[in-house]
Amino acid sequence: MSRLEVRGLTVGYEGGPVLHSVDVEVPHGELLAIVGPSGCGKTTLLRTIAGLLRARSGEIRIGQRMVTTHGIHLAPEKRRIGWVPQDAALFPHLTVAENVAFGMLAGRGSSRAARRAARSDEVRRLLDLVDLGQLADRAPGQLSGGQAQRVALARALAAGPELVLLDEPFGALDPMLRADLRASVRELLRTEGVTGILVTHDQAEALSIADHVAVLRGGEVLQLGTPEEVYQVPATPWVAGFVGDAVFLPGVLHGDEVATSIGRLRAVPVTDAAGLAPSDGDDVTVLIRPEELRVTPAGPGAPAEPAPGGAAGAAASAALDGTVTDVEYTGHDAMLAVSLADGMRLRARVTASGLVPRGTEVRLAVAGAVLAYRPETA
Ligand SMILES: Nc1ncnc2c1ncn2[C@@H]1O[C@H](COP(=O)(O)OP(=O)(O)OP(=O)(O)O)[C@@H](O)[C@H]1O
Repeated sequence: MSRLEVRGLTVGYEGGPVLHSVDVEVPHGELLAIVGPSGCGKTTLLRTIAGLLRARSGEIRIGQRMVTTHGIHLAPEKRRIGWVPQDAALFPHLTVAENVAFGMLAGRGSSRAARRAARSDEVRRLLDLVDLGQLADRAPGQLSGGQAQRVALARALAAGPELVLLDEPFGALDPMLRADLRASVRELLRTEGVTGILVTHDQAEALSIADHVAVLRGGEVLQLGTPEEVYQVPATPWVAGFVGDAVFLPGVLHGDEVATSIGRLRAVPVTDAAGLAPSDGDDVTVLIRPEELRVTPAGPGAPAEPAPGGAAGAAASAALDGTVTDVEYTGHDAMLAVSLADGMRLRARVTASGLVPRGTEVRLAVAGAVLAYRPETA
C-alpha cells in the first residue's frame, strides 16, 4: 500500500524557509491536488517529496518506507516515484516506445538498453493504456502536446512507482485536450492503483478530478479536504475566494442568524484553525457563493417572500432589490452583477434559462444558510 504521509515538513532555500511545517496525507490509490498562488511552495513540496531537495525538518513516508526524516534522505532514484513535468521532457533521440522503456529501467539504463526493452510486453501494455499503441515508433518531435504528455505519463508509470507526481502536466494544452487528458490520467492512476499528487493552477480542475485538495498559501497548508469540503466549507474567506467565486459581506451574529445590510440571513459559524468560532454579538464576515443568490425579475409579479431559509422579512426583501449592471455569459450559465439601492454590488450566478439582460430590475434572495467567519480569519 503506498500511502503518502508528510509530517511537519520545513524546507527552504538560501533565503529562508519556503514550506513551514507542512502536513499532508494521501491515502493509497488516491489523487491529491495542490493549489495555491504563484510562489506559495507547490513545486518545492513536490521536489522535496521526490528527494530533489533536502528538508530542514519533518518526515516523509511512502507506504512502509520512511524516505525523509532526521538524518535520512533517500536518493530520488530509490524513492519509487514517477514524475510528469509540464513539458513532457522526452528524450528526442529515442522513439516513443524507447522513452517509455527508459522509464522502466528506472534511471539505470542506457539508450541501447532502452531500445531492447522497447519491444517488451510491458511497454506495449503501457502504450495501449495511454492510447498510443499506434505511435510506438514515432519520434517525440512528431507528437502533439497531448500525445507527448501521454508518453510522459506512461514513462512515469513504467518503473512501477508507488507515487506519481504531476507538476502542471496539462498547463500547456488547449482546453479540449486538457479535459480529455485529465480524465484519462485520473482513470489510469485508478486502474494502476497508483497514488498521485497533482500541482495545478486551475482550481476547477483540482476540484473536478482530485479525491482531496490541499490549499497552500505562503508555504502553509490552509486546508486539506475533499473538493466538496474545500468549496462548501472553506477554512477561511481567503480559501473561499481562491477556490471559487465568492461574495463577502460584513455582519453581526445573532444566534443562528446574521444581520447584514441585505437583511437577516440564516448562518452557520465556522471554527478557525485555532479552534475559535464567532459567538453571539460578534462581528463576522459572511460568505455567499454566487449560485446561492436566487434572481427573479422585480415588479408586481415578483415573489413577496425570499427563498425559504434565506433572508427573512419584508425589509430584507426590499434591501435585495437591484438592477443588473453586467452580464458575463459563459454558455451553460452566466454571472450577473447586480447593483443594490445602497450601491452595493453582488454577483449572482444563474443558469442559461435564468439569463436576463443588462438593466433588468431584479430581486435577489439567499438560498440556504451562509457561513460566518471571525473577521480576523484571513
Ligand atoms: N532554487 C531556488 N532558490 C531560491 N529560492 C527559490 C528557488 N526555487 C524556488 N524558490 C522560491 O521559493 C518560493 C516557492 O517557489 P515554488 O516554485 O515552490 O512555488 P510554486 O508555488 O510552485 O510557484 P508557481 O505556481 O509560480 O510555479 C518562491 O518564493 C521562489 O522564489
